[in-house]
Amino acid sequence: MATTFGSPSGDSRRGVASPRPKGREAKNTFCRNVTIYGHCRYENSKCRSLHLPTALSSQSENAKKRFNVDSPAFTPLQPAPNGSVTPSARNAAISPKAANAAVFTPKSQRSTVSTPNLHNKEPAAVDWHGPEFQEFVPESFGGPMVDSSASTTFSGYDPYTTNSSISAITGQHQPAAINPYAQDSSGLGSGYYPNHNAFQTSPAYHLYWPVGPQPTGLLAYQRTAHDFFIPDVIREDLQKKAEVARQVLPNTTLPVIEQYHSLFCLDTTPQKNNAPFGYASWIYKATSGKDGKTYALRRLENFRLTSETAIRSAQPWKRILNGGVVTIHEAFTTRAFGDSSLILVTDYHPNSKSLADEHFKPMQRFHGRQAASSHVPEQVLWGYIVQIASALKAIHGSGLAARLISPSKILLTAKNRIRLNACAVMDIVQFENAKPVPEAQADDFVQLGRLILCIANNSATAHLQMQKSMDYITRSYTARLKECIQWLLNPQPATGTPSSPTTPVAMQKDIDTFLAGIADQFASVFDSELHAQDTLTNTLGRELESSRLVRLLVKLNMVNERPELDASQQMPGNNTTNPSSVWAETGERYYLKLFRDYAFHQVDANGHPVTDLGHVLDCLNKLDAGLDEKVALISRDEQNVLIVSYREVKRGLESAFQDLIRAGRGSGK
Ligand SMILES: Nc1ncnc2c1ncn2[C@@H]1O[C@H](COP(=O)(O)OP(=O)(O)OP(=O)(O)O)[C@@H](O)[C@H]1O
Repeated sequence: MATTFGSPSGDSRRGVASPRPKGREAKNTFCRNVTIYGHCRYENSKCRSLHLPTALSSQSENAKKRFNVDSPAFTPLQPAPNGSVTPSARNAAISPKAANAAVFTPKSQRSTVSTPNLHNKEPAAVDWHGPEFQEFVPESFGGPMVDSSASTTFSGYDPYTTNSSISAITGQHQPAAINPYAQDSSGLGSGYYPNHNAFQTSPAYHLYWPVGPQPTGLLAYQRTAHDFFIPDVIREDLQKKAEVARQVLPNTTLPVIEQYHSLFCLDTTPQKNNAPFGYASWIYKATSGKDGKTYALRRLENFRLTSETAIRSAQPWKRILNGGVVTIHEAFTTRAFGDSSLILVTDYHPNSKSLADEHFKPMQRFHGRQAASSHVPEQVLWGYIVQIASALKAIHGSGLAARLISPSKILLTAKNRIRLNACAVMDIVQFENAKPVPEAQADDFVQLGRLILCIANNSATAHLQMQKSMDYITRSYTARLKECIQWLLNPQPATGTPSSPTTPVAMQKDIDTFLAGIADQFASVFDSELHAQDTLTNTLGRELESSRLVRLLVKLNMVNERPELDASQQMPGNNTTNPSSVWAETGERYYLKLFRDYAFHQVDANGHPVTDLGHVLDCLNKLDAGLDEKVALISRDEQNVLIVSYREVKRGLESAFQDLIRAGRGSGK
């Protein structure tokens, strides 16, 4: 019986883990040299599952034996002429099932392959990987030593479909399915990656898109792969925003303006249009050299500043910090474009579009979205009214007026989330002949009424046919909405009492009266916002789990395979007399490497990579929790099995990481 780590010292072979389902290590153990690693080293108890006495009584003895260069060399079994192998006495001592080992037939035509890639084959308790037999293909997986359920679980995986993820996590058998992530262009997966060899310039938004219906009737502890990630819609939206925000134009001729560089034009059409400011206007995304943030720069071409005080009228707008207003940062003039331009710097909201684009250009939908039906739900309209009312409260409350509430100057920055986008511009360009503030504020209500009327009618010119448009409102929406629109469109302050208790008609036509009139709508919009916030908080919680696993991954990858820390380097603060034994291939941290293989580098019975997300998450979560559950780690040459608990791996990982930090400090980094 061999209890030592049988691999010769200095062996540079890569470790490979056998991805056997838990609980079946003992039954399927096929390697001669077994170290009951966790038990021997830390608990000094016996491994019940293998029925092997743990011969190593002390830690030092254990270490000595495991790394003993004099460990007995392997003697490959000699196949009988009929292809069967006769287990040696030593093998028999390890497992009585060895004699019944499944028969393996060498693939003679591939005998030049040096390392067989058969980690995931259901192992037989025979030593079948001697030098004479470079690679074997089992004739059958249904032999006496093979757990047939295991072979079905690990072959033909579709690791990213929900079913297989569940099977990996729960250990339940699931039928084989298509693996859309397989890199094999000849397989069915090629349909998902038609150009998988080509360089991919944009993220694959569909990476975790659910395939098929979601399974029902899951038990409380069962999870699908999608339970571990943020919803696809949010992920796709955020990825698009990040992608758009990073966009730059190579060889751009656009100038650098003050601290703003990397200008990128956001206008959807190159046509010059003097409406609504009286100047052709352009909008650019730009990066500030001062704070590295991205801003939107609105430029009014050929603007001539007649008075210094005109541009100062943008100052009070900087203090309007409202969720319904695109925040203004600064205003200045520049000649960088070759003319005299007015520049207004505002917040940049990536991947947003105007309400005009959303409601009046139905063919220009964002990629992947269904064409919206022409009828705009009343709840959406109330959402717009409430958000703009809230913005007007902040604006009017500061003694200002929005002055421009039009579909092309309202940004849709998320689903049903809008912001007034051209504030302060009119204050500057109409400085000399601007309407008095009260009049401009009253006009804000009229513009809001017109906006809602046009959107409800799905027409940018609906206000030009008032009667027809109001008739449509009467037919398609509630009387409440109609009354609200009428109140807004009425230019004169109404007199008398409200026509109904809910009608926002009052003596004075100001923002407070309006807010009071639509208070119930505020309550319902506020409630749906709270629900949305709760959902986002839950999503954030899920991402928290992801970041936990990322940190674990970072540690694992930092300590694994550090040849520069091998042999020669004595790490500061490390008492180890022989540092090479710690970091070397056969060192104490060898099992960390094998664990990495076990978690990430699984292969199936045919040596094909198994990309089972459920298994990876399972391993990482158990490692993070430091479970006592045992895992059989098998070297890539399949000559060594280490049975360790997740707790041992976690402890080893932590201590290796601390050593690494000490080594880093020692080198003055
Ligand atoms: N602050 C901003 N952040 C991000 N994108 C913006 C911002 N402002 C505008 N955009 C984008 O630029 C586009 C053009 O905006 P702009 O205000 O010039 O409207 P427009 O549709 O071109 O109207 P007009 O016909 O008046 O020129 C918007 O549709 C939007 O996609």
